[in-house]
Amino acid sequence: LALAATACGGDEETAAKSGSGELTGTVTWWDTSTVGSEDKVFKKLAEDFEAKHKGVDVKYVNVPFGEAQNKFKNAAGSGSGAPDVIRSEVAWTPEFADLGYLAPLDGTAALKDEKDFVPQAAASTKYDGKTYAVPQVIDSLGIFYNKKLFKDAGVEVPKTIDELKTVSKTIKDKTGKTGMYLRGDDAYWFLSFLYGEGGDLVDAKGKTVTVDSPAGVKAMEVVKDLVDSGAAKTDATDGWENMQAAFKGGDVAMMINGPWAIADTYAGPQFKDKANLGVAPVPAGSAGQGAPQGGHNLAVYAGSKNLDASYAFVEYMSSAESQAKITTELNLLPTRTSVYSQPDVAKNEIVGFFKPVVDKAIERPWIPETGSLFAPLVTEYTKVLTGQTTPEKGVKTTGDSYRKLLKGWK
Ligand SMILES: C[C@H]1O[C@H](O[C@H]2[C@H](O)[C@@H](O)[C@@H](O[C@H]3[C@H](O)[C@@H](O)[C@@H](O[C@H]4[C@H](O)[C@@H](O)[C@@H](O)O[C@@H]4CO)O[C@@H]3CO)O[C@@H]2CO)[C@H](O)[C@H](O)[C@@H]1N[C@H]1C[C@@H](CO)[C@H](O)[C@@H](O)[C@@H]1O
Repeated sequence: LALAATACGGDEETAAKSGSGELTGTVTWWDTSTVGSEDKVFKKLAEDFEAKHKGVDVKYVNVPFGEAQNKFKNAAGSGSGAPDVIRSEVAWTPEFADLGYLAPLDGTAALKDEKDFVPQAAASTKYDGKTYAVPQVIDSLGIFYNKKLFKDAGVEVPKTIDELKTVSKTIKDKTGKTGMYLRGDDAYWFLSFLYGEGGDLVDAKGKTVTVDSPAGVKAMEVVKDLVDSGAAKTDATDGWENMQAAFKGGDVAMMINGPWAIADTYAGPQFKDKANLGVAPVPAGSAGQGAPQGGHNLAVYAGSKNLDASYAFVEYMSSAESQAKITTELNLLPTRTSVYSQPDVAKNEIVGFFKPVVDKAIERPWIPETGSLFAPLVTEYTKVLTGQTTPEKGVKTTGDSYRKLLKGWK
């Protein structure tokens, strides 16, 4: 039958399911994972799917995280060139869904054991009462620290901003190294400081922009002071590369980062002995302690010509079996509750650290505009850190941009 389906000349894209129920055709998948560390594991999983479904050919395409959102919107919007499946960052998902670019998955083979998904992870896949993706990984931020440098300096991991400054000063005096690398070209790194001062970007319930509240000003003063005081170093561009190089090379004793950075960090000279890497909660500010929730979902393009194979693909890639492999090989966090009790996962030290962090991570409103809040913020964040604007002006300008974006919000 499978032969018949293809032999009758049905173009591969349309011969999604032959009579015997065998899946066939091509599934193009845009993966945004980090090349050189994460991508090979995800690619291998896609190949395992092909081995289970001989009639399906998965076309793996790695699209850089910084380009994929617009690339997908352009392709889906123009109706040509969009992939069948996209790795959709948590904030992209409500936006793509709102634009009509994603296939609703309710009642399809894509959704299996839905109750097994961690609630915070599942939340970003729901929009307007429908499910538009399956959660693949969930993450947050923590302090990564170099245990040897800390030992040489005789210091403990800082729990507060004040301790961060004291510890960094001691590290500098004792080892000559800068305490922390603080990423200055990605506003996601500003969020834990904003939460630490009791602030947030917006109050979605009250439809109020809050980034330019006194807490927002204070948080910008805190990050500016970390750099001006020499406790942290930063760059206006190439933050990922510079942060990883500085930490992996032992030029800084700490950085703030997430589970997606573990694989690349372990490849660094300072962490050949993985035991030299410590991970701890981000430091508390004057009003509390909090880290943001991030992560990625797998979504099916509404215009896919091979929906059946695409549904089966996203189900497989987010299955408990696949998630356990991703955790074991990359230390990424599962989005299925059942996977956390699997023996290998239960003893994974990185998961042991990040799971409690994720459980209390601050959720962002999963509205279409959520992803658009970072571009205006990062411009001002970088300018504050590099002394080109003041904390007050930085958050004010950001707030004004938000009020233009969020029609009718205060
Ligand atoms: C500016 C962007 O703001 C937001 O993004 C937030 C995001 O919402 C936050 O959650 C957070 O994401 C975490 C993420 O959760 C965390 O997992 C990790 O991801 C790892 C992967 O783990 C790793 O596998 C690998 O992939 O690499 C990933 C990245 O390392 O780290 C991420 C943080 O980096 O922070 C993002 C902000 O960066 C918007 O959503 C847009 O992305 C927007 N970019 C567009 C803006 C357009 C102009 O308007 C411009 O024209 C366009 O070209 C740009 O695309």
